[in-house]
Amino acid sequence: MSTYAKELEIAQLAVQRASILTKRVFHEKAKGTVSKDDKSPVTIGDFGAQALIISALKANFPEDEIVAEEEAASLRTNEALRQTIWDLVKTTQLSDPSAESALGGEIADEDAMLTMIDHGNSKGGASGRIWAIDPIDGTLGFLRGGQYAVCLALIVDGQVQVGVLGCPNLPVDDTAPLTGSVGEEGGSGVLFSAVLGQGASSRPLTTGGLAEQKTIAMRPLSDMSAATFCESVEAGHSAHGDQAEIAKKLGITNPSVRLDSQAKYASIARGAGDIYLRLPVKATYQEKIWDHAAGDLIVREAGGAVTDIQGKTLDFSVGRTLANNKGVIAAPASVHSKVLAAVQEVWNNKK
Ligand SMILES: Nc1ncnc2c1ncn2[C@@H]1O[C@H](COP(=O)(O)OS(=O)(=O)O)[C@@H](OP(=O)(O)O)[C@H]1O
Ligand SMILES: [Mg+2]
Ligand SMILES: [Mg+2]
Ligand SMILES: [Mg+2]
Repeated sequence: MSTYAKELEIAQLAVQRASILTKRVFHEKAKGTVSKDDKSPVTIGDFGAQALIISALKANFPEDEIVAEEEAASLRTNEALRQTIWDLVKTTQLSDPSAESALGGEIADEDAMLTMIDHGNSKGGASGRIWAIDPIDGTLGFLRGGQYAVCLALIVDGQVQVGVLGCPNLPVDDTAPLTGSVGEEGGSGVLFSAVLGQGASSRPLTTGGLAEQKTIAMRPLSDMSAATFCESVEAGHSAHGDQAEIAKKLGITNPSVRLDSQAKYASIARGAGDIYLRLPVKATYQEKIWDHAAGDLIVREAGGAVTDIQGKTLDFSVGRTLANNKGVIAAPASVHSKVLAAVQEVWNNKK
């Protein structure tokens, strides 16, 4: 058995099951959106997906630590919201019984569900096995009917070893035109994964067991002017103006593709786009590890290089945030230094 085979299998099934829950929320239910302290939204889909993923991890790897985005405090005082989430969680299963049983069976009751959600409160750090979970990345995209991702990564002694991204609104076809919107061609979703040193792969998301996988790779980029770059939809999350300036410097003529979430990492990893730029808007913002861990590994294993705007690799060993990094540049390894040079020119001119 190859290294981390069990972790990869469980992580993919857990993300697949959580993705089903998020789709149900989108199609069947009011989203139950509440505002967090930082004014960002969280929905019943975020809470439910986090509970299901943590329950699968606790059943299989009880000793591991977990860093997850959401916490249950607001659910302890909001009975209606808690019950809606519980109704969803207890009725979301994989249709393949052996896949479902690999995830350890059902959560016992509402209280156990809250406890599961709060198991995601680890401080993170440089030693041991730590899972990073973003139950819905791109919650704004999810609410809009755009792209979002269910994200799970295993970090061991500060290094990302396993990364899985469920992108329920991406087309299965790698060559479909890359857009931020989910049009009629918008597919039934893709599950991406990577293990350090073992390459990256994708498979269609299903409602049961894992579908057949294929290897993915970044697109060879011989001519920078033909590159497509991705960026956040939200102008508050990354600096669109600076990014446009960088693209221009690089001779990129295609307009940027704006899509929410780590679907950006996944899209460039499978050659549907080429470069992902995330330049800071606020100097004080610290990126969260769950927003990057899985995507960073998937891109690197597909032939890419990922650094921050100073050229440092992303450091997942310093807690819940990437406190040692500012911004993100993800590009094919062969052109990364060229992209970094353009970023630094624009960035240094601003000072
Ligand atoms: N100020 C600021 N700067 C940078 N990043 C921020 C900021 N505020 C929030 N966030 C995080 O952005 C996550 C959404 O990812 P994206 O920026 O790729 O999505 S989007 O295109 O803007 O919707 C989003 O993840 P989710 O909360 O999981 O949706 C946030 O963790
Ligand atoms: Mg959020
Ligand atoms: Mg996120
Ligand atoms: Mg999130």
